[in-house]
Amino acid sequence: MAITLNSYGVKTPYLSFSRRASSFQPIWRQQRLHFNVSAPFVYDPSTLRNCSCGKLAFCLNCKAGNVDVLEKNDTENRESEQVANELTCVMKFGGSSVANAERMREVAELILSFPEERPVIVLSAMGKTTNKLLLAGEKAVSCGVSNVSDLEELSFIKNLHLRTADELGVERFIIGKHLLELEQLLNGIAIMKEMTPRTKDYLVSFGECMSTRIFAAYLNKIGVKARQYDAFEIGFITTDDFTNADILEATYPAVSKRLYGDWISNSAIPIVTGFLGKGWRSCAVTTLGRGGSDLTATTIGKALGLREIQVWKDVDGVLTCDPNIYPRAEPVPHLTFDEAAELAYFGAQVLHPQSMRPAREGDIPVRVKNSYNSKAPGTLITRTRDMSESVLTSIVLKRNVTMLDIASTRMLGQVGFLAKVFSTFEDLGISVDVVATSEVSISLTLDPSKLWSRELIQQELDHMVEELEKIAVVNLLQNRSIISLIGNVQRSSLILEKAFQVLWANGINVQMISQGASKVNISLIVNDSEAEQCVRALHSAFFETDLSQIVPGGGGAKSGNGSF
Ligand SMILES: Nc1ncnc2c1ncn2[C@@H]1O[C@H](COP(=O)(O)OP(=O)(O)O)[C@@H](O)[C@H]1O
Ligand SMILES: N[C@@H](CC(=O)OP(=O)(O)O)C(=O)O
Repeated sequence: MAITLNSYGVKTPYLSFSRRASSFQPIWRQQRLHFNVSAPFVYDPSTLRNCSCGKLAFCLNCKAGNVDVLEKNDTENRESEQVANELTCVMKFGGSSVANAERMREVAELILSFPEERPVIVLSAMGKTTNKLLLAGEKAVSCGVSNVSDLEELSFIKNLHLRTADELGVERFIIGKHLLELEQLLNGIAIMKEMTPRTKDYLVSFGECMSTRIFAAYLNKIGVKARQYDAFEIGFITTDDFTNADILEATYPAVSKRLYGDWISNSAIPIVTGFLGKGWRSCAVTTLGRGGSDLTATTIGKALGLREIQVWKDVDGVLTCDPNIYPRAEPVPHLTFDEAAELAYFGAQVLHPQSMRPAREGDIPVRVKNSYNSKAPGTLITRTRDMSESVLTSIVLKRNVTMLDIASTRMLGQVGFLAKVFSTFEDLGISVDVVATSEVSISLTLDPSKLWSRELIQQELDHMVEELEKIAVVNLLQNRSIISLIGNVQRSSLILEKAFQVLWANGINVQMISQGASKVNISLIVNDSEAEQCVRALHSAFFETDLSQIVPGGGGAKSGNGSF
């Protein structure tokens, strides 16, 4: 008996060939969108494995079910034909990659230099547009309506986008409506004399909406069929946490259905706005937190089950530390999702903190590349990697951290002390980064920006201390930094020994140390004022010294540049 997959109008998982897993994976969308070929697809059931939910070979409900085709029969040619036309990867270009007309041209060339790819493109706003929009909004709150049109930032944004359109030879009208609406919105802010988080998100959305329109128009002008999409119109459903919204599960099938549906009916490269979504209750435009286009890219990668997610930056990949702190930082060739997630969460600006989640869930490799130097191999991020040679991967610095020492007023054996402390943070909506604890005392650090965009204000800190003082003696320490050593858990003793030699030699006192459950990260807390010096010293010790020279338990390490 054979299973025929061309019963029109029935919702079934679409089978796409995944080179990565050598298997067919179901992607959810209407069958009629896909099976638009004259003859039916026929599979021999003996070659199919049931969905992991145990119900059907082609499970209509269980998104997790993979259907492995072990052997292909006479449908092979048709499958290959179908596969040959599939979207293959997502390519995300950040603000620095599309900062002006020249950069847009280069990005277009770069995309076309991969003729074997059929990519979905995700773009951020041009250059520093998001910062300028935010500044314009802040100024509009107090400048008065009559002065809005003279705002320096508004003129900058208008000039940049109109000039780019002109230089690329695309019609100005494609962004005309947006520029007009942007000025109206700033007038509205000036009238109201306030900018709510919801308004802020709407305001910054103009950046991505305009960059994608210009770029799509340019591709069409040079004969490459492209279609612009606003993420909030194609199924990016988020929480209503304006300025830092989370992607909701419903996004994946919705985005897949829309992008694949359009692609099948008329193949044009999708150009999607990064960073933006639509709040599920408010239906208003939301943003995914600064740098959120990385998350847009990985979400699309997972939604479409693509082979690879590429994020194109202005550096040669993820580096051994922030190049602004230490210019001799070097690219890290390979990272795991866990390492990359820790690195991003603990402050490496290069990746959005949440962006690894969809990639890990979909097991889709992420490649971080340099759009200014496309020949550089970049960083490949995958589920696992060979750790046999690896000691320290990267050093990350998170500044402006608040630290709390909390000691119970009772003595040993007090039940529920930790629970009470953490429920206080939950009640106050404050998130905690690094924790070290004994039975009667806790040291912890607070996320410097409670909602990524908003600093904890003194009033909130005072209130928090007041609450905690009901059960403990509290010492609040500000202006601290977290230095995160992302490395190989198997070598944690070596990493610690080496790190403490460096810190000791530099006269730096570590105020707290913690190794999280993931164990890829050892966090050290030091004073803000000493942090950069620490990172530089650690970098030269770990990355410019032959670590094999270290005698276990001894002090045999040599400094690479004699800086300590
Ligand atoms: N560990 C790191 N590796 C690479 N870049 C880093 C690191 N830490 C900080 N950065 C900074 O991150 C920048 C790239 O991130 P971002 O500006 O968000 O890129 P884009 O806007 O192109 O997406 C680099 O220019 C670099 O200054
Ligand atoms: N434009 C947004 C979103 C983004 O992801 O930008 P970039 O890719 O340039 O970091 C921001 O500046 O935050």
